[in-house]
This record gives sequence, C-alpha cells and structure tokens, in this order.
Amino acid sequence: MIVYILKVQAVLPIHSDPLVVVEGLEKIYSGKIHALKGISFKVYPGEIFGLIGPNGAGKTTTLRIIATILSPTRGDALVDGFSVSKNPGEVRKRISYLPEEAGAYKYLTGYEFLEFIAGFFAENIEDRNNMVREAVKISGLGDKIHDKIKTYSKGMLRRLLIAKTLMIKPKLAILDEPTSGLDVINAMRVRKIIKSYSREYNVTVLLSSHNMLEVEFLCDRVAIIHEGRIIAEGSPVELKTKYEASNLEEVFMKIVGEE
Ligand SMILES: Nc1ncnc2c1ncn2[C@@H]1O[C@H](COP(=O)(O)OP(=O)(O)OP(=O)(O)O)[C@@H](O)[C@H]1O
Repeated sequence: MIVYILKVQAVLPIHSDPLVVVEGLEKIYSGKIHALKGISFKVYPGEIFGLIGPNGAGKTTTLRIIATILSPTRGDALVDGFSVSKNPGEVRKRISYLPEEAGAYKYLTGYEFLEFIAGFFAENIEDRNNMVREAVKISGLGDKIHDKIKTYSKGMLRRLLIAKTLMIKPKLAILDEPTSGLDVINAMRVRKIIKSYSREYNVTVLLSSHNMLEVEFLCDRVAIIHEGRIIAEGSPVELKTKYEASNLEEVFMKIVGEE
C-alpha cells in the first residue's frame, strides 16, 4: 500500500504558486459595452493555458489587460505577484506578448528583424546572438531567414513572430490566436513549436483561440469564455468527461445550449 501511494504521488503534477492570478476582471468599453463581466482564473508555472470561446467572447480583451496594454474597469490580474494596474512595469519585464494582428518590418530580412528585437532585451552581444540563434531554430525558416520579410507567406511570418516572442524566454508568453489564418500544416507547425518550447524551457503560455479542437492538442487546461464570463474550466479531458462530450466544441455547445 505504501509503495502504491508513493508511485501515485510521483506521477501527479505538483502545483506551486500560480504565476498568473486573474480576479474579477471587468471591462466596459465606451461606458456601455460590457466586454468582461467578472473573469477569474489562475495559470500555474509551466502550464499551457488556453482561453477559448467564440468571436467577441472577451479573449483578446483579457489578454490585453494581462499584457498591460488595456486597463481593467474593475478587478485585477497579477503576474508573478505583480499587479497589472499597480506595477505594470514589473509585469512587462516578465511577459512577452504576441497580438493577433502583429506585423514585422517588411524591408528587413527575418534575421535582421530578430537581431533588432533581441537588441532590446539582451544584456550584451553574446546574449543577443544566443537569442537570435534560438529564434532561428524555433522559426524553422532555414535559409529563408535571410530573405526579406515582404516575401514571406502568412505562415512564415507567424512562425517568425512566434520565434521573436519566445526567444527571450519570458516567464509568461501571451499568444493571441497564434494560429489564426494559417493552413493546416502551418498551424500544426506552430502548435508543435509552442508545445515543445514551453516544455523545454518551462515557459508558461497563456493563449487564446476560437478553434476549440486545436486547443485540445495544445493546452494542459482551458477556460471557456462566453459573453464575457468563464462558463467552464479544467483540462480538456476533465471537461469532456464532465459534459459527456467527445470534444471541446461539443462541451461548449452543451453548456451554451443549457443556458
Ligand atoms: N476597443 C473597443 N471598443 C469597443 N468595444 C470593443 C473594443 N474591443 C473589443 N470590443 C468589444 O468587446 C467584446 C469582446 O471583444 P474581444 O475582442 O475581447 O473578443 P474576442 O473573444 O477576442 O473575439 P475574437 O475571437 O473575434 O477576436 C466584443 O463585443 C467587442 O466588440
């Protein structure tokens, strides 16, 4: 019996303090659009956590508040113990944010762009070169890294931007719709990059997606957002079991259908 308990403990994930604590977030745009109506969740170190939900649910608003780009109307979010409202500077030191519609300087090559961005974060040339080397590897662009960004396809650009976001090894990577607009092959590549990078460097990832099926492959835990509220939270397996569904889309439809 003792042996059995020890074995079980060895395989259970041991959670430390959460890296991200979101509490009662509300956002009202222009005094009338109630985009978030009290969002609360926690993300633990090393996790890939997905905010999923349909268009307009409030995913981007939540991510932008955690990335300190937008102020909440009420509530707060803490990253590594620092409040986005009271200590945004400390939060920014710990995060790397990839917006959904991010672009890059199209007249630079991919390599020059990575060097340029790494220059803001690296403490010396060696550090910068290491970051760029890492990013080239993450991007998987091979020799194309030396081509001008204006010649890149959407998938290549997204891979470059994901590499740029991850190369600084942030405590928290915030990725808004990382695979949006990509074809199946490029979306799969990006998902693999995120997963392997998070595991290798223990980078915590908070991402959003309206593609509930892809999130099952990628995320350890998810929160489903609908009309500014979290309507379900757990691992994909937990949610599918609880709602007797074969995928997260079905979970969503079952919950929303019951409302
Ligand atoms: N700057 C803004 N001004 C006014 N309303 C806004 C603004 N940004 C977002 N909204 C509204 O807030 C709500 C939530 O939008 P948000 O972009 O956070 O949703 P989302 O889940 O990210 O959607 P999508 O998947 O379409 O990107 C929507 O009703 C949207 O129209």
